[in-house]
Amino acid sequence: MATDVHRPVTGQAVHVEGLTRSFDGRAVIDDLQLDIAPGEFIALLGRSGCGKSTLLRILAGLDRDIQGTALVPRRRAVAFQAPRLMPWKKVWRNVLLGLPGKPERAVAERALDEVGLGHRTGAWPKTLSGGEAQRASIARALVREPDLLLLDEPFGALDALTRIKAQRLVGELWQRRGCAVLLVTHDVEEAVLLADRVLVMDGGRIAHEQHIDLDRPREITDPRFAALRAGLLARLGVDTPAEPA
Ligand SMILES: Nc1ncnc2c1ncn2[C@@H]1O[C@H](COP(=O)(O)OP(=O)(O)OP(=O)(O)O)[C@@H](O)[C@H]1O
Repeated sequence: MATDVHRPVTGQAVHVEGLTRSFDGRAVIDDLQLDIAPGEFIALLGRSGCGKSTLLRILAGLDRDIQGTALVPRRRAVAFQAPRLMPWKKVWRNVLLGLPGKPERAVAERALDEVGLGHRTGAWPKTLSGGEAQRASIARALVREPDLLLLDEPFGALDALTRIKAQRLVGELWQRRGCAVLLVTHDVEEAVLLADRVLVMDGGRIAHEQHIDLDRPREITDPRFAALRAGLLARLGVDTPAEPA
């Protein structure tokens, strides 16, 4: 109903009120409330099928068949688990795809430099590794200079080492750019590593929120990190083995 409105008057980057989205008469999102502050990093967890991607698609403006209010900044960008690069366009052209006007190649090159892919600007997508393709997809989001960056499991298909590097990169980009981020993930560790606030979605709403007050960069060996991780896993219904005495 009310997506696509410029920065909400509340001073939030995102203001969602009474949001409902139904499929075939079933409310997947049910009277959901959510505020995200400018520059805040939010991670969104929840069991499979609870509506995380549906919420992200609404905030991205890709789904407008809603009831309630979803106010988001006009400058927003989205990256998905699959990089979604057009195979017939070189990497730099993919990065500029859909931008208004006739942006120069240098604009794409700057964004690709920022994600460590400056040496692959003229490459074809099929010659990129999975991690490189995902970084190209993030560069495509960055050229939009978003106030809100929406990430739907962007690291889900990456191997463990590449995922750690990509997580670090997103953390650095967020700190440099200062945009708000909403990261949908299944990885509780990733959520605690990156987010200011972790939300758990259940029953079509935000059922739990956890502020992460650890200093950055965060260490997974920090006992407070382990405690936060265990608390969130319990919220998700996953038991963690007790620490050995
Ligand atoms: N276009 C659609 N038509 C019908 N049902 C849909 C549609 N999109 C999503 N759904 C349903 O809405 C529910 C929530 O889907 P969604 O993809 O948002 O879940 P999710 O939390 O992101 O799941 P996952 O963690 O497995 O990716 C699911 O039951 C799904 O089948």
